[in-house]
Amino acid sequence: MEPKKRLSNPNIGLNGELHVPGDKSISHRSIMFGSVAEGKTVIHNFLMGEDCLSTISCFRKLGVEIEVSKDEVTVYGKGWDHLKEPSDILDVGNSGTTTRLIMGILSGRPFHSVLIGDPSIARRPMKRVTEPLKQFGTVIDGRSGGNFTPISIRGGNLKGIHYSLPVASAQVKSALILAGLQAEGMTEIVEREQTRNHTEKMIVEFGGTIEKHGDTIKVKGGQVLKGTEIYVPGDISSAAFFMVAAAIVPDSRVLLKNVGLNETRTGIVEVMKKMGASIEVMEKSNEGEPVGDILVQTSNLTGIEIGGDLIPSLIDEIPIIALLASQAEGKTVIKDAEELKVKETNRIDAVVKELGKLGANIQGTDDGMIIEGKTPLHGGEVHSWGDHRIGMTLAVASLLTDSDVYLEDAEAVKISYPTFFEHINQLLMK
Ligand SMILES: O=C(O)C1=C[C@@H](OP(=O)(O)O)[C@@H](O)[C@H](O)C1
Ligand SMILES: C=C(OP(=O)(O)O)C(=O)O
Repeated sequence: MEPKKRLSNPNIGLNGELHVPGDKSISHRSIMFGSVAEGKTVIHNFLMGEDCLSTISCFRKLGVEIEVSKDEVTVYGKGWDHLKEPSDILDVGNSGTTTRLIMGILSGRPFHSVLIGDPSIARRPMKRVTEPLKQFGTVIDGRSGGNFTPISIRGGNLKGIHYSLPVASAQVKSALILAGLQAEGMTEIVEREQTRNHTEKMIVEFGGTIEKHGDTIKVKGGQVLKGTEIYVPGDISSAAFFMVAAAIVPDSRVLLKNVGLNETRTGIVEVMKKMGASIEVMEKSNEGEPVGDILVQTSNLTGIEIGGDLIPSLIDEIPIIALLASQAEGKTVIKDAEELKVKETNRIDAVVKELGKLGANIQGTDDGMIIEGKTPLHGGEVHSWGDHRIGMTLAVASLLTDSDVYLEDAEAVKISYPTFFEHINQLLMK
């Protein structure tokens, strides 16, 4: 374990332009779809974070040739039937997306495979995927009746199902779509709350079809996908740390370039606007995944209420929104976000405890948190809990503290943003 990282407040604003790394959700999916498609897939701006590297490693073990170079990743897909039985366990590392989506793919493959991950993955609920996959006809099991890793799968002979999602989860939806693509007949998935739709968009990029009528998604089985070229937009979930930093650190003005603006992901923009932030979004292209630039400047903020169907569109941004709210006048209430308890850590507990150590006034609730602002922050010793988003939230908080912050397990940021600390320094030097 690295020593605690010392973060000193330089007492200057963040200024300049930044290209944040590629979108994590889209990077995972581009490897997965590239692996089951026929022909070559070239991926530009792929996120070289540890989670996406876990996805590459799993598909290599399934026999797929994947070349990684400085500028692009090339996947030599040969179709669903060319995935081969792995001779080793598949290690998903810290990645929930890898675990859940790969189960959808493996459920249709006529061989045996075993998934394991790190201690955080071992605590995350998997029954939400294994149960509906059993309904397709796959043989799948895991610890505690199929709820936790290690998970073993012997797939094949799927029949399409009709399934209503009990939780708003793009990972569950995507796993079922990936199974549905391999099943006999039609699969119908009802999603009452819209979640990120990158899987649906990517099927079309790979020459497949998928329909949505009202809240029902329909996928036809037996689809052959074709390799393609993918341009991964910047990750709005990574950009969020700099959007918030620019809004709360005095004398800041940051232009984030080529960020993904898929409307199922832009809840953070809506929240910042409602809080009164100086934020401008300039969309540049709207084909497939929309992309544009986001300009944020130091702002006077007011607390608001955040809940309902906005939550899935900003679920990963809640830790950094909590910090934002601590710098807003008045009360911010975050509700309907119980999913936070089953992310890499219990993110309600982690945010309340760690931001609390720096002086933020945050109280945990059953389904979110209540934050009272505006609070001056002070230095202290904090812990990322091994959770990348908690680590980055605490690092942004250190830009406002009156003395040094010592962050334990700062390395966790490499899961989704390996160049995070370099990027902070880059904006502080302008
Ligand atoms: O599908 C995806 O790529 C993701 C979906 C979300 O999880 P859930 O679907 O479990 O809410 C999100 O928290 C995660 O970071 C990535
Ligand atoms: C929850 C996250 O990722 P995953 O579920 O893929 O581990 C995240 O990136 O915040």
